[in-house]
Amino acid sequence: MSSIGLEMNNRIKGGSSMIGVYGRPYGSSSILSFDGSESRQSHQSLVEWLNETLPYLNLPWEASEEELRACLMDGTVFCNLLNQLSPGSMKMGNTFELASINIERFLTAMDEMALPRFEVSDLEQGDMIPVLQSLKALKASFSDAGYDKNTLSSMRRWSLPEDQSKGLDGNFNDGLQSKEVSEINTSHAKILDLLKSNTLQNTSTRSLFDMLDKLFDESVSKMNVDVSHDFASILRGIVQVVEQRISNQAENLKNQNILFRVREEKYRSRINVLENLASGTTDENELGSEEQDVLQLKRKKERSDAELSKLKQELQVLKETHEKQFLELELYAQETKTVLEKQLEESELRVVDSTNKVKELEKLCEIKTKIWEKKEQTYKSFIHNQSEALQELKATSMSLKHEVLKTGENYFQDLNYYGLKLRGVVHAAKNYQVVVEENRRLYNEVQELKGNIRVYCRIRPFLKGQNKKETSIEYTGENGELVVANPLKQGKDTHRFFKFNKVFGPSSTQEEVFLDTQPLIRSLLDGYNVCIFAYGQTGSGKTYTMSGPSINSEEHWGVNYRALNDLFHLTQSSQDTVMYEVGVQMVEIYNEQVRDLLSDDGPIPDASMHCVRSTDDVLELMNIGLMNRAVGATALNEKSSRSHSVLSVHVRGVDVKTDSELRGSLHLVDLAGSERIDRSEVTGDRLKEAQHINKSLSALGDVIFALAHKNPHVPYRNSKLTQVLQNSLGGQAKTLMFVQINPDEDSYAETVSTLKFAERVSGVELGAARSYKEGRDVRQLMEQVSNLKDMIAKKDEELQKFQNINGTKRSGLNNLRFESTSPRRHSLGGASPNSSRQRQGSRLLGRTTSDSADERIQQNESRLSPKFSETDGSNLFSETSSPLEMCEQSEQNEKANVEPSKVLKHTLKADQTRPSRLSISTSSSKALTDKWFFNFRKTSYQKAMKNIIAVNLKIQELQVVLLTSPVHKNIPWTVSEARPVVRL
Ligand SMILES: Nc1ncnc2c1ncn2[C@@H]1O[C@H](COP(=O)(O)OP(=O)(O)OP(=O)(O)O)[C@@H](O)[C@H]1O
Repeated sequence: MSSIGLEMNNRIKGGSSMIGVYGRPYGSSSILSFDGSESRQSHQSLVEWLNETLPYLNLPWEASEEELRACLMDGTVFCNLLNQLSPGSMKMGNTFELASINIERFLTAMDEMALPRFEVSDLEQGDMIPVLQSLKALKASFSDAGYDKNTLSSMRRWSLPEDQSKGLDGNFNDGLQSKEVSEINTSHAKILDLLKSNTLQNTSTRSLFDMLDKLFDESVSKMNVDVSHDFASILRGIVQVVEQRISNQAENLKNQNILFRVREEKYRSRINVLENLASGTTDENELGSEEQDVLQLKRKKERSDAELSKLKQELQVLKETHEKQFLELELYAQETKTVLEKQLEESELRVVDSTNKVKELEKLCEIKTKIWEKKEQTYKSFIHNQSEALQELKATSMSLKHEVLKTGENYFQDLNYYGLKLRGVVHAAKNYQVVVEENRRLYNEVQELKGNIRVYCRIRPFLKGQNKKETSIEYTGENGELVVANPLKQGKDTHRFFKFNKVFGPSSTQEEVFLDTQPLIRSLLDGYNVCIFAYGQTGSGKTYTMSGPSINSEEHWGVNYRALNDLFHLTQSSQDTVMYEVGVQMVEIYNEQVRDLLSDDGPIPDASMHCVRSTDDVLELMNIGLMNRAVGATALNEKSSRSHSVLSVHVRGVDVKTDSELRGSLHLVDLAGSERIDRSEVTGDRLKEAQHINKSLSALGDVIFALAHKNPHVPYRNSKLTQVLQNSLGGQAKTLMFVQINPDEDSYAETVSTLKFAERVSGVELGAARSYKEGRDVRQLMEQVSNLKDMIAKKDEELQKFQNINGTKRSGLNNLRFESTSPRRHSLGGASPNSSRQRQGSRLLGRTTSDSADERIQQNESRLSPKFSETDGSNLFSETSSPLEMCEQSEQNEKANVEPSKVLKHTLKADQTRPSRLSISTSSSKALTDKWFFNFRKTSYQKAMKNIIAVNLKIQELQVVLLTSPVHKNIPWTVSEARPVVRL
């Protein structure tokens, strides 16, 4: 039992002397509180009014405050009172409704009627004065007709506000607005505030439980530590409130019980009093006089009895009602207690749960806190390290900044320095190209000094109408590399690599080819001998390269025309300084016979020389030459030329100022096809042609082989071709070979053998080329030598004649005459064979029987005194006189029967098998004069011998002079080789 309950018991036991809750005497408090009779009257009238309005209350007139409190405590009296005053104005709940709900309803009604109200707490434990005043005000308002009952009843029934009515339906009245509940749901803090402000005391138990439920739900869903703490506090507060309420109700019930018992006793004592009175009244009637009174008393008694029985009945009803209510309340209290206990248990379990969870959460929190602390430590140390690193970085950055500044300064200085240097480099770069050119020139010079035969390879394109487009050419490089592949073989040995000075692909033009050849040709004007020949199988493009497919189209001109054209341009542009004369010879070697293509003679020992002054002259000559060229048809090439053709260009230049002279010759050779005989499928004459061609080409190979190995003996004389080219191959000439290639895969074998030959040629070193330049002094000396040689020859002749006269004694002199056996073919300008023969002043070949030494001599002689014929009769390269003068002089001599000794031999020794074209006539001498003649000759001979010795001495002196002269490098060979001519 709570302390309040104990106190109540004590008060009841103490009767009217009970002490109030706040120390006031319980019973007398009403008396004290009512001042004077007026207040007592009003108190009594209030009690009377209550009794009248609600007769079942049956309150004693002088009912104390506590009695009234006990009567009014459950609130039903208030509601019944209002219902009685204004029937149906109050909704009545069932008996088990809480007193507070009824009281609240009443108070609400009071508020609406603007009557003074009291607090529930006043009724429960506090001062009763506000309660009594409220009742008095109500009484006054109704008794004074302050309120119209109907009006009042027509007003809304006094019920609690809407949301509280809901609570009423559920037998509970919420002390808080639902809005507040929702707020509570969302804010624990607010609930705590409510707890603190005791607002929860006025909240219904159901609402409290609802709140609890929601809080549980929330706490379960959130599981927040802070929420759990709040939740626990709220739970505790609510449990306390509920406990307190239960105990209050229990106390109230007990108090009501006590009140009921007290009332019962009171009624009993009244009944006893009345019974006593009734018995007293009977005695008095027996006494006689007072019968009337007795009767009255009896009536009174009867009335009293009736009243008593009625009271008893009422009492009984009340008692039963109270007992019933008590039982119901007890039952309700029991049930509520059970429910509350259950809820309490659940709540406790939840609290335990929550506590556990809170503990878990706390643990978790601790762990997390530790982890966070650890992390914090880590971060702190990290930040510390970072800040240290930052400091270091700052320091490094500063030093770097300094370094950068320093480097910048250095860089600037370097930049200036390099700028200065760069100027030099720029200057050098400007000169770089010049240097590169110079290098190239020097390289070429080295090559020239070495005297290598240059080899240019040219690949013919596939011709129109050629079906097979499979090529054996695998690769051509910029620097003269060439790879050919055997189409019939597979594997690594199928490819062959070659390297030449230059490779011209199938798409190369005539002009491109000539551009690389031009410098070589131009060196002709510097006094060099140059030889260019084209080698390759039939149909590989030799003629195309050398002559071109057509003379008419300048674009297709071959090397021949372009070379001569170029020479004319050059000679014309330099005619102010050097006077050039150009002579052309054109021969073919067919079946080992040399034919002059520009003369109508057949095979001849000497080719005619033709002076040319323009490209037109050249074209005209070449046309004739080409027409005269022997052309035969073979299975390989319908128009294949079966001869070697040689175009020789001789240049003589005389310096206008110094009078020095230079000479050069250019041989442009278009060889016959190099294919093997078996492939040519020829017989008879054609076979003979092929054999000759092959023989001459193999002789060419032998010469090259001998030159490559620097053999002492070079077999030039094995073929006419090698004899023709002797000057160009073995001498001090610049030589270039065009290797012509047919790309057709069927020609692979020929291609490889051609390339192999070319490879051998490219390895041949001929020695440094030498130019033929003569100063005026040298020329004069040379002329002197020539005159001396003539003189010696004259003496020799005279001596010979003299000896012959002595030996044969009047035997006749042999007549020597060169005769031409060649059939006439195409002729030049309608010149007669005779005149042609007469003009023939020089011999290119015709040394078939001479030995090697003689050959050298003749060759040197030929160099020293070339004798060319002329077509137009103009002056050409005669040392003593022009060929025309020579021929004319010879004819005159013949006509005038000039002494044979006076006839100059202008031609070199002719082939002895051939008849001489020059005849020498003799005259018979008389015997008488023979002796004189002999003596004269003897004397002359002795004189001549002396002269010869003197000449020889003179020659030796000249040689010394020449050798010590600055131009000796250009001429020693000529002079020294000329020595053997003088035969002692
Ligand atoms: N570079 C080229 N471009 C175009 N056509 C070419 C070329 N070379 C050669 N030809 C053509 O190939 C054919 C054979 O050429 P060419 O007569 O010059 O060969 P070849 O070697 O002189 O033969 P042969 O040994 O019989 O004299 C000709 O029709 C020629 O026009």
